Amino acid sequence: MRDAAVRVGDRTLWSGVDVRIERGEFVAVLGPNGVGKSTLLKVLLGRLRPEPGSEIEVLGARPGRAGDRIGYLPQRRGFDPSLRIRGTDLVRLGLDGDRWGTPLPALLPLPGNRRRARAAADRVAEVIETVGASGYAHRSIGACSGGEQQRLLIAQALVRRPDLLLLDEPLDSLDLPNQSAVAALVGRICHEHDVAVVMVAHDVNPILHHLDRVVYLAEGGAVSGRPHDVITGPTLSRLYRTPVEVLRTSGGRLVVVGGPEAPALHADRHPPHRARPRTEPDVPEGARPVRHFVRGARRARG
Ligand SMILES: Nc1ncnc2c1ncn2[C@@H]1O[C@H](COP(=O)(O)OP(=O)(O)OP(=O)(O)O)[C@@H](O)[C@H]1O
Repeated sequence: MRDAAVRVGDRTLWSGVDVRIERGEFVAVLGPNGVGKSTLLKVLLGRLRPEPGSEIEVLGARPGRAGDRIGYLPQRRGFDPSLRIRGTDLVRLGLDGDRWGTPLPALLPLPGNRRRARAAADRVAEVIETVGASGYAHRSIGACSGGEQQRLLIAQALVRRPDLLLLDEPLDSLDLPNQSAVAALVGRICHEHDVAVVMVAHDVNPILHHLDRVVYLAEGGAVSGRPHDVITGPTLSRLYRTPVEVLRTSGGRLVVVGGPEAPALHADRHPPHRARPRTEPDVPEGARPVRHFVRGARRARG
């Protein structure tokens, strides 16, 4: 993306986004609620047109042209516990879920059909193994835990061997051990399988050690680079035009203190604001995830 900008309605969400993501790189998109992180993924998918003058190329073509070469995990609300679809079926939908029904010729016991069906089943089993979900993929998805569901959804996004994986808050609503485990899984997929990953996140800490680059979005602007160059008080203060302090705990976690309000009331997908966890920095390390923009330095001092 070069000098990319996007508007929704009469509001410029972000502009001046410059970022180049190489094969096998893990990039996080960060920023306060409603700043346009999910929108950035939609622009990469070609579902939303950027502002004129934005230069955006995805896997060597205009956004929207890469098809199966992109795996996308949208932000989600969870599955109904009574949903009677198995984990394996959910992953299989990633292969052929866009083709409704079973074409008649595929039902005929022809050697080509049997070969294709076996290859599909093998690929589904392989990707389930990759995400470490073999132990529970036969269960109904509604009966799986949040972390198990997330692994199966990542498997679904991976099943067509994409070159680029777009993940919208895959760690949200997971407990800390599951956040770390899913973050490590995504890091491994990215670096070992050479897949570029763009992950929208609220808390950089679970993914910090796996990241190559971050993109911080602000109303009207953006900054990108290596995490330790970007997540600094001076850089974020400049971006948000308000004093921002970055504290580092003895365990290496980052706490961003201060920062802007969410650009606008943004209740299209999220529950009311107080339902979203906001952790105070004085909570013991490991007790709850630390979110960006903990408001007020006084709270940081406990
Ligand atoms: N189709 C649309 N029409 C009008 N406004 C929209 C549309 N889609 C998104 N928006 C608005 O654009 C803003 C950015 O939304 P987006 O979902 O990208 O934010 P986000 O940074 O991912 O937020 P969060 O962290 O809360 O998930 C929000 O204010 C949202 O309400």
